[in-house]
Amino acid sequence: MPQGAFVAKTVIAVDGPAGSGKSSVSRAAARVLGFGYQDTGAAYRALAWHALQQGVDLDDPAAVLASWDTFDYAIGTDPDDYFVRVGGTDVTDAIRTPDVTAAVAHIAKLPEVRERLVQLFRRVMRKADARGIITEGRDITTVVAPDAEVRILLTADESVRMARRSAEVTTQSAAETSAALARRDAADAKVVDFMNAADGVTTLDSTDLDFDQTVQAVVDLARAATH
Ligand SMILES: Nc1ncnc2c1ncn2[C@@H]1O[C@H](COP(=O)(O)OP(=O)(O)OP(=O)(O)O)[C@@H](O)[C@H]1O
Ligand SMILES: Nc1ccn([C@@H]2O[C@H](COP(=O)(O)O)[C@@H](O)[C@H]2O)c(=O)n1
Repeated sequence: MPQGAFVAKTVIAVDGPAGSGKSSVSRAAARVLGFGYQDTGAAYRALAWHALQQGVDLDDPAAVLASWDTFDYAIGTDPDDYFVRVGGTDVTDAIRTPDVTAAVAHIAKLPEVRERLVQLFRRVMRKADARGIITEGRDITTVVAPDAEVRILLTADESVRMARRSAEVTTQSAAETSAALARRDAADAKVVDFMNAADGVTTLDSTDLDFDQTVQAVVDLARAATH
């Protein structure tokens, strides 16, 4: 192949509500496929973390937008080397705390923030080394990558998602974790529709699937579209 020849990258877009398995399933499927993996929620979380660190009033859109100027964000797209950094600080774990999780909706509802992050996500997709990339979030199938070869809405019954999330959170009661999940979905749903599959998007309901079966279903959809 001539040096510098352009090779189209396969893009798999995955959306879904909180706790539906987007990140864990997408990352595992990327490993199987030899693809990169992009967690877009990490960027919203990282910007919320950054704004909180700077003492920004999250109810002040102008102040949140101003914090973008010092938002030096980096994410690992190798599913075996996942990291999230802001200004060189590793925030991979810090962005998962309940405080950041509760703050992120204030950031995600701002159209100017979303426009900038959409551009950032597309840059990350273009630059990733692998021959394909799975990008997951809330608006990937509809806004970030509507032309993706494979578009999936990954979902599961709310009670199942609450139980799965509660099993991994140790700093809150199951009731608090479940209430936070429902609150976040309600806030996010005002901004983008991730509960109903857009035209051409395949719904994958994992309510009655275990983790490995769900990963396999994503891999099967990817292979069917690319072979
Ligand atoms: N099919 C499944 N069966 C059992 N557990 C699952 C399944 N899919 C995902 N999980 C588990 O559910 C939990 C939530 O998954 P994950 O964090 O990937 O969801 P998410 O959609 O990325 O959530 P969020 O949007 O809140 O970040 C994890 O503990 C994950 O291992
Ligand atoms: N494409 C996306 C991805 C995320 N968000 C917002 O970020 C929050 C955190 O996302 P997780 O996937 O890590 O849970 C999420 O609750 C949304 O507010 C988004 O708007 N669009």
